[in-house]
Amino acid sequence: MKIQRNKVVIIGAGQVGSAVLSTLLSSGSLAEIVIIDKNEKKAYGEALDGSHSTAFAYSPNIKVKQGTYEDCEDASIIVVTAGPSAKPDEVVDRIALAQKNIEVVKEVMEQIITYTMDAIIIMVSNPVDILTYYAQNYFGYPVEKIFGTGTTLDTARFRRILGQKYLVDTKNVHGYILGEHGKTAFATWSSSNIAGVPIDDFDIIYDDVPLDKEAIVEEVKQVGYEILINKGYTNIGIAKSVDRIIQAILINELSVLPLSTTLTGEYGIEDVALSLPCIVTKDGIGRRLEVPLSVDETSKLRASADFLRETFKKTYKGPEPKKV
Ligand SMILES: NC(=O)C1=CN([C@@H]2O[C@H](COP(=O)(O)OP(=O)(O)OC[C@H]3O[C@@H](n4cnc5c(N)ncnc54)[C@H](O)[C@@H]3O)[C@@H](O)[C@H]2O)C=CC1
Ligand SMILES: CC(=O)C(=O)O
Repeated sequence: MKIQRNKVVIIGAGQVGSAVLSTLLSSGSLAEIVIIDKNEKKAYGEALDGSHSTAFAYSPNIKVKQGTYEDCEDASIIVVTAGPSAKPDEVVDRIALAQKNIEVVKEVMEQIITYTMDAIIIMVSNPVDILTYYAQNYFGYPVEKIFGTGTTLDTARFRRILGQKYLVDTKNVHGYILGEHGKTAFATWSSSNIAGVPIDDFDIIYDDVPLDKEAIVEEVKQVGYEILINKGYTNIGIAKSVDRIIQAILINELSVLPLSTTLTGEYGIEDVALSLPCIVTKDGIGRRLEVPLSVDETSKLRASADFLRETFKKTYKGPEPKKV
């Protein structure tokens, strides 16, 4: 069946799936959104609730429904948000979800490949780099068509924190958090800038004390847990991140976003998925950009890669990858 360029299937109708649905409903560029969950009642309720937004101004008349995996057959994009999140009373690293969510992704990917090898799959579930690596390498799916949201959310948080510090629009703050969406993530301080002015020069302009860079990166890493402790889950920021990625795909925007994908020799790293700035095209991930990194940043990227590779090896006990 022919892909419908503007049909999105969301798998997982929990807090994240629900927020992604809500955000996409007001984005204006989709014709159909389908939501699937092993809890069918929940998916049905979310779809029904979401469908009522179409009555209001600025909400396009999108078809919204609870669906089945058969809906993947003509989907252009599939967003995977299935599987548990960390809970506030057991605030643990995302990595602790690996074993359980590898099982979830196995079930989800086996269903998806029954119906399509064409849709672009955006992995959101955590630990997103581990699950992206698994989905990209173990199911024979075209690798460029699967990627994880990676550090898109962390980068948004980083830019926001810096924008707040200097009282400038977040959109004028440029820089990335790269590597793992997790504890080993790092900032690309050496190339970060505000409106083209290197970050360190911005301190001089503001006649300010130099930035406590370590504290800022620590805040970026901890803020997800702070949200979790306070509201029980995180969903708004990630939903906006997914929406941003989907818009970039739909209009072949060639935007550069820090997405998680399996490296094939960039910076001498391979066989592990983590975030690098990637050009997003209508077909998925285009070029991975080997942006200049300082010696310290390169060693942090390698540490992130080693950690993720080891974690996957320790966690995954199934059969070998399916080669395409
Ligand atoms: N990558 C990122 O930056 C972020 C990732 N996340 C991750 O997103 C995932 C979802 O988080 P929440 O929505 O808060 O969790 P949630 O617990 O609210 O929802 C998970 C949903 O997945 C469904 N589900 C479980 N197994 C399934 C299966 N095999 N097939 C279909 N549906 C299944 C459940 O019924 C539930 O409705 C978590 O892994 C969380 O850590 C959350 C925020 C940011
Ligand atoms: C839950 C999660 O991964 C985040 O909000 O960063």
